[in-house]
Amino acid sequence: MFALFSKGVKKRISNAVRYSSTKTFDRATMTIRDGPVFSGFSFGADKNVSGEAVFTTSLVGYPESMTDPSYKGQILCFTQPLIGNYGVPSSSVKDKYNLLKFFESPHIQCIGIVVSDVAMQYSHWTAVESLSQWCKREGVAAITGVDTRALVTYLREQGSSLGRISIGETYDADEDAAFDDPSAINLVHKVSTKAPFHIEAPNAKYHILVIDCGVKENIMRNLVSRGASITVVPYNYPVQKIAPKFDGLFITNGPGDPTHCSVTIHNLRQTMDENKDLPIMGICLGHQLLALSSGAKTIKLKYGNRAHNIPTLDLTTGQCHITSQNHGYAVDASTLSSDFKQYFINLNDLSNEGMIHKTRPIFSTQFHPEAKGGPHDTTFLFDNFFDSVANHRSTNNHHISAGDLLADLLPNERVLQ
Ligand SMILES: NC(=O)CC[C@H](N)C(=O)O
Repeated sequence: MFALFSKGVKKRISNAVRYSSTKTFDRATMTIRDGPVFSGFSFGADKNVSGEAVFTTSLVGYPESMTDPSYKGQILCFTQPLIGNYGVPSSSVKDKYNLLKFFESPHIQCIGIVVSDVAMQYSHWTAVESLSQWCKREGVAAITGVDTRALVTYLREQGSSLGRISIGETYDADEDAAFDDPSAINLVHKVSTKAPFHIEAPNAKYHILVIDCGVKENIMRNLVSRGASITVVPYNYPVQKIAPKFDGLFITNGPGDPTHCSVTIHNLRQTMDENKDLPIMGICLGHQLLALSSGAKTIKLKYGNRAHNIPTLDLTTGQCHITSQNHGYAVDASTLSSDFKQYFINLNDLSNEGMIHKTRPIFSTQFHPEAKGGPHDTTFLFDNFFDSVANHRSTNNHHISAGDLLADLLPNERVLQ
């Protein structure tokens, strides 16, 4: 083990202390297993945490990133040097669809954050508290004063690593053994809804079944705002039994290694086998699960893609789109089933970014067309999905209206009034 003390730490921390009139910071360390120890100061919960250390190069959107359930179990390092200057909005504000207006889920999902310089003074019309207050209230560890350039250089060179944030004066080497590996467990089980729920769209024309592996609010908003009521079911719900009653099937983003979701993969395989005309769209983990259920394989990337500005090539049009991403795994394009072709590729590392069925209305993307945060270049993909949904609706005789749903499917109804 060796310690890295950034020359800039003292100066940055004294700035932060000046902003904060009443508080001083406790010392803290960010340790990479079998790697460096970064020294800094705690501005979050007084709690030691460990998990996979990942980084995002996004410039804005820390509330959205931190509430994205795909970050469950991870320590998130921001490369943007100043974080927190626009504060944190309220988690109770809802939009007209009764979805959270500012967050992607009600709570912080990552277990810790690492920043170069935290802003204790914030200003924004939506802000109700500081980043520090939010982390403390939610029990999330946070460390500032870290040389995030050195940390990210290490993660890029060594690849994905386990990390630990320890609060206190000194780093205890005995804690070396205590590194939790989130990829060892089924994280989707932790974030997926426990019971089905329903959101009724105003003047709904369609009814979409959503498999929730850790759904972001803006995915649901993109479906409901296009005139679809949605019934959202747990990741292990036997969707093959009810899929024919819907106009389309959607599989969401989610945390961890996709191969842990063997039950979802099995259910999807059966659903695809039995419903040849059903439109299906998947995003991120949803893409990986769809690929696995059709016979492809996934791989773990060296350090993943987490950013809001990743260039992605649409192989069907030759157009480049700037995309929002957050993933550590990818579909191995060489293993795609012969029924599918690559849809998009990543122009930075050439990894697979999507697949499309050659004859059926099925496609999925590794990137996030719903963004939040990120650019809206690829929201047209939701429109494409809805073109297939409209087409299927006009020929599907089994369609069930939202009002006719069996009561026992919906113990947790979350209906828009
Ligand atoms: N955002 C996501 O859905 C992430 C998918 C998966 N957990 C990965 O890291 O690759």
